[in-house]
Amino acid sequence: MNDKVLIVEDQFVEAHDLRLMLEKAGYTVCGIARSVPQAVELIEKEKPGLVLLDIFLKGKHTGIDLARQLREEHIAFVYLSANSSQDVLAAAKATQPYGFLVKPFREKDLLVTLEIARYRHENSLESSLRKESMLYKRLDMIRESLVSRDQKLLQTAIALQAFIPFEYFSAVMRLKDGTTIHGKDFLRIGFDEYQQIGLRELATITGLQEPVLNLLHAGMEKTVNAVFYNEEHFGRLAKTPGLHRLVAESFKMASHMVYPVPLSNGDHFYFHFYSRRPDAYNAGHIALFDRLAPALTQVVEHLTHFPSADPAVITPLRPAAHSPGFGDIIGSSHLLLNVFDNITQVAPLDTSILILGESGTGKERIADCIHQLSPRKHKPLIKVNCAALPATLIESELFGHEKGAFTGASDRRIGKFEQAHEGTVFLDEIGEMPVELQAKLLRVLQEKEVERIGSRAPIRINIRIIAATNRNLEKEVAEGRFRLDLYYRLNVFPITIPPLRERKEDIPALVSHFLQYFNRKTGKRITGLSDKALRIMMEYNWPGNIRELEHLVERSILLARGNVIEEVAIPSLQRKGAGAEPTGEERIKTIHENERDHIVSVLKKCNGRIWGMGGAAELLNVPPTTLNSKMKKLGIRKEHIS
Ligand SMILES: Nc1ncnc2c1ncn2[C@@H]1O[C@H](COP(=O)(O)OP(=O)(O)OP(=O)(O)O)[C@@H](O)[C@H]1O
Repeated sequence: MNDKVLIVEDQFVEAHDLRLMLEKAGYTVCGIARSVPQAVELIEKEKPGLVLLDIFLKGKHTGIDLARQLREEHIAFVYLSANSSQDVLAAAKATQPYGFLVKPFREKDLLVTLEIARYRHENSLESSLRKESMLYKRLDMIRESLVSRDQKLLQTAIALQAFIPFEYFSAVMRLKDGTTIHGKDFLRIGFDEYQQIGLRELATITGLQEPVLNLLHAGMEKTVNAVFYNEEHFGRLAKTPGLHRLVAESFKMASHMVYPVPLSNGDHFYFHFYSRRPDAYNAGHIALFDRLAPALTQVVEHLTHFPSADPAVITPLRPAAHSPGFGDIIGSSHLLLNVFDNITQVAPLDTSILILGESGTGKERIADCIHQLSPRKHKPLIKVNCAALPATLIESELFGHEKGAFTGASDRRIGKFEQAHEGTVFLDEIGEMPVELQAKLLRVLQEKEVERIGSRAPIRINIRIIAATNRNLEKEVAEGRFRLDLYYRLNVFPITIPPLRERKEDIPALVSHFLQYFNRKTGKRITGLSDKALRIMMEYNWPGNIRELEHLVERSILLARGNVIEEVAIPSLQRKGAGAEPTGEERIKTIHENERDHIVSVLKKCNGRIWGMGGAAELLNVPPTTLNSKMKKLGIRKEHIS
C-alpha cells in the first residue's frame, strides 16, 4: 500500500487539522475532497493508498456510496464520523471498512487506526492473492483431469464456491448463431453434495413439460455482460416469466449472478449462480471472474472434448483434507454451508479469525475444525475461556510466570501462548477479556512474542489466534470495553455462525445425530421422535441454540418410556410464544426449568456477577466454573439477566 492519503471531509477546519496530523506522522496527503464527485476525480488522478472518509458530505452522495467504489478498486478506507448510531455503523460495516473513528478522536487513535488499516489491507490482499493462486492451480487440475464433462463442470463450480457462493448453478452455452445449449444444473444439498438437475428432473420438480422448459431455456437473457441481482432487483427479475423465476420459485433462491466467458470460436459460455441469501453477490465477484476469465476459458474449452455422464447425485472429488474436518458438524442449511465455505477459504492460512455467534451455536466446534483443516493440525490447539477465569488469573494462564513473580507463584509456569507454539490458540469469549490484558494480547499479535510475568526476556512464538465471542464487539468498542485496535486485528476474517432459529431445517439431522450419540452413551434404543415432538421442536425459538437442543434430546431420551420420544420438555414461556396450544392449566416445571429460573433470579440479584464476594457462585455455594458450565448447559445468557 502506498503512503498517499486522500481526505474526504467537507468541514474545512477538520480537514486541515487532519492534514497536519498526517503530514507530521510522515504520510503524504494527496488531496482534500469535499464531496464524492470531487473524491472520485482525485482518486482517478492521485491513486491514493488510503482514504479517510467522512460519512455525511456535501452533495447527495455519502461516504458510504464512495466506499463501494473504493472496495472494488482495493483501496483501503477508514471512516471518520461524528455519528456512531447503530444504523450508521451497520451501513458502514456492510462496506467492510478498514477502520472507523468516531469524532472527536485523539491524534494517537488516528495514527493507530491507520497503522491497523495498513496491516489489514496488506494482510487481506496477501491472503486473497494466496487463495486466488490456489484457485488457479485447482482450475488447472480440473482442466487436466480425465473425468466426464458434467463432473468437470461441477468441479469447476465447486472450486469457485468458496469465492462465489451458490446453492444452484447452471451452465448455458450460446453459440455465435444465437442457438442456446443448456447444460446440466446443480443444486447444492450438502457441503460437498450436489444433485444434478437435468431437464427431466426439472420437469418433475416444476410440473412443466419438457418442451416448455426448452422454450424457457432458449429465452434466457442474451446479455454479454456480467451482472448480479440482489434482493429487490432479483425479486423484480424473478417476477418476469422465464427460467430465473422458475429457479427462484422452485428452489427458493433470492439472488443471482451471471458471467459470460467468451470462447475462442466466438461462442459464449454462461455461468449462472443463484443463492438463497438475498445479498450474496457484489462487484468483487465480477472482478474476480474478470481475473479468472482466461483460466476459465481454458477449462470450458476442454469440456467439449469429454463425454457427458448422467448420475443423479454426484459427490465431487474434493481435496481430501476438506471433507473429514466437517464430519461431526451436523447440518446442511445454506447458512451453515456458507460457514463451511468460509472455513475452507481461511483454514489453510495463518490469518487470525474471529468467530461470532450466540452461545451454543457451535463456535468452539468450528474452531476445532479450522485447526484440523490447517497445516498446524499436528501441533497443539490450546483453548482458553476468558470468561471462566477471574481477571487476575488469566494473565498468568496466558503468559505464564517465573517462580516468585508474585505471592503464591511457587513454581515457574509456562503460559498457554507458549504451550501453543506452532499451533493454534482458541480464545473463547474474548469479549470478556479485561481491557489491560487486551493491550498485552495486541502485543502478542503484533510482535509475535510473549513475556512471562516476572521476566523481562521476550520469547518468540509462532501461533495462530482464533477468537470467539457471543457479544456484539462493535458495541463493546463503542462503549469502551473492547480495544478498537485489537478488534481490527482479530476481525481480519470474521465467521458468523447463524443461530439455530435461523436454520431450523438442520434440526431433524441434529436430533438424529444426538439420538445416536446418547443411545450409545446410555445403552438405550430410541429410534426416533413422534411427529408432535418434532413439530414442537421446529416451532421453538432455541435461545440456547444447539447446546440446548443437545441437552433436550439427552433429557428426553432418559425420560422416554418406549422406543420413540413422544414428549419434549420445551420451556413453557417460549413454547407459548412459539405458538403451541395452551394447556388450560399451569404446566408443572421440570427440575431443569426450576434450576434455570433459580440461577437466573440469583444472577439478577448479583447484577450478573459470577465471581468473587457476593457473586452468584458464592450465593449458590458452587465453584464459579461449575456455575459457568451450568449456565451454558441450561442456555442462560447475559441477556436473560438484564
Ligand atoms: N453443528 C453441530 N453439530 C453437532 N453438534 C454441535 C454442532 N454445533 C454445536 N454442537 C454441539 O453443541 C454444543 C455447543 O457447542 P459449542 O460449545 O461449540 O458452542 P459455542 O458457540 O462455543 O458456545 P459458547 O458461546 O457458550 O461457548 C457442543 O456440545 C457441541 O458439540
